[in-house]
Amino acid sequence: MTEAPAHPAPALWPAPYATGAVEATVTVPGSKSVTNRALVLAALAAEPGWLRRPLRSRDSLLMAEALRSLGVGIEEGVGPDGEGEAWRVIPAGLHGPATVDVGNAGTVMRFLPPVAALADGPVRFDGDPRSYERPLHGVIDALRTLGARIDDDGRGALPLTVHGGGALDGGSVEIDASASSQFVSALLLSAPRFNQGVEVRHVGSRLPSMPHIRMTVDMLRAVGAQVDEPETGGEPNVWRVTSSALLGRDLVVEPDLSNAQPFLAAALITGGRVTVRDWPERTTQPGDALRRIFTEMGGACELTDLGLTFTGSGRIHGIDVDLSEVGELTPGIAAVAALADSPSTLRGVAHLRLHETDRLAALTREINGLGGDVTETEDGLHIRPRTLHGGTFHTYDDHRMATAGSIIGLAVKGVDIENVATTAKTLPDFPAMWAAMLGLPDTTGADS
Ligand SMILES: O=C(O)C1=C[C@@H](OP(=O)(O)O)[C@@H](O)[C@H](O)C1
Ligand SMILES: C=C(OP(=O)(O)O)C(=O)O
Repeated sequence: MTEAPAHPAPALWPAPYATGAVEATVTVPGSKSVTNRALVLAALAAEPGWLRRPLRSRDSLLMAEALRSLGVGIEEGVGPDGEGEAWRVIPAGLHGPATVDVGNAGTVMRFLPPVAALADGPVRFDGDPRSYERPLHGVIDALRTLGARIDDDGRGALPLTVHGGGALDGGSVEIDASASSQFVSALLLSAPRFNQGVEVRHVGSRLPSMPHIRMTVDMLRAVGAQVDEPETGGEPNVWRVTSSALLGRDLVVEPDLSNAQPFLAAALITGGRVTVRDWPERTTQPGDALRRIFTEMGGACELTDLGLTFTGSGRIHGIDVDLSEVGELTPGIAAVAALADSPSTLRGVAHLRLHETDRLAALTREINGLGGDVTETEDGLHIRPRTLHGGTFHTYDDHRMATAGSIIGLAVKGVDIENVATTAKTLPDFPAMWAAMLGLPDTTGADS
């Protein structure tokens, strides 16, 4: 983990303290994971398509910009029925030379090298310093096996150049995706455009974030791809995608349920009531697991035509839970667990050490910095609640650290979030939304 930054301190954002039970209804912007898959699939389709209510955040704008640099048209517009903001995606021949800035977006750094292999010409990939440390070997090695030429520095990570040949053979490949489910998703998303499609066999000991692989499979099928996979009768750990043309669709992006987490947490820890509008009845998003997890931690939820209403009971219980399927929920759950009436054990998330930051180290350090008692285990965290005090909560350029610190700040006076602007990765309006939830003016930038 990088040390708490020594360079000039970015603005400190005083996390609002809740003086009473939070009562609010919130509209959460579109899902990062759905938006970035939809952009890739629409770019590879045989006809134009629409994305309605796309997420506009750093990760999705980087994805859109990268696809544009390869020749894809992505235009602002209103949806075909005249309702709501939308992106119109107009597929085109994919061309290099191009340069892709992945920022620190796992979806961009993993989903786009297979797309670049289909372009004619070199595509250079670069990004934030942290992107050099995040695992990419599963994608690089697999693409080489499938016929791509890639120049990298031998570490199995960024920066690299994919020398697209205008087409890719495809075929069978074995990968170890225990470091990231995104390796599997990346290969499947572009596979309909490979000459022979793909057969991906995962050979590692564990596979995190299965709902995100389900999301990939569902979205591929929705644009006409033929996919065989373990959960509908296929061989365990094997996915097959047939070579075929993809349809351009009109897709409405669901709200980001992982970004709904801090708002639901606000109801849980203040004994209040928060409704998240347009919560989907059925979804592959891992954030849907919050209904079960937060209910177990103290509270109740109800899904209505308006959305999901979560009501806190005024008590917060610790939890012993395997989060391997829903790893991106860990920071928010850890924050709630630090405020609970009994200890918690969060398991199955060793791979979080390679996320935006080493999330297990960062959560331990920052919660303990406020007086908490958190220890790292081999694959997670033990959290023993203590009375916490104010202080600076560092974010390590991790959007979910910023929202986790904000959750704690609701219950603990004097918590300052360092670089709350890092929430722009997936939720640019977070500080204003948080203030609005509490009925406060937006104080972002007050000391910036
Ligand atoms: O495919 C996706 O959209 C994602 C998959 C998961 O990645 P890992 O499997 O690397 O954890 C998740 O944590 C990330 O936020 C989004
Ligand atoms: C792990 C995450 O992001 P990424 O898509 O960059 O992997 C996340 O959003 O929690």
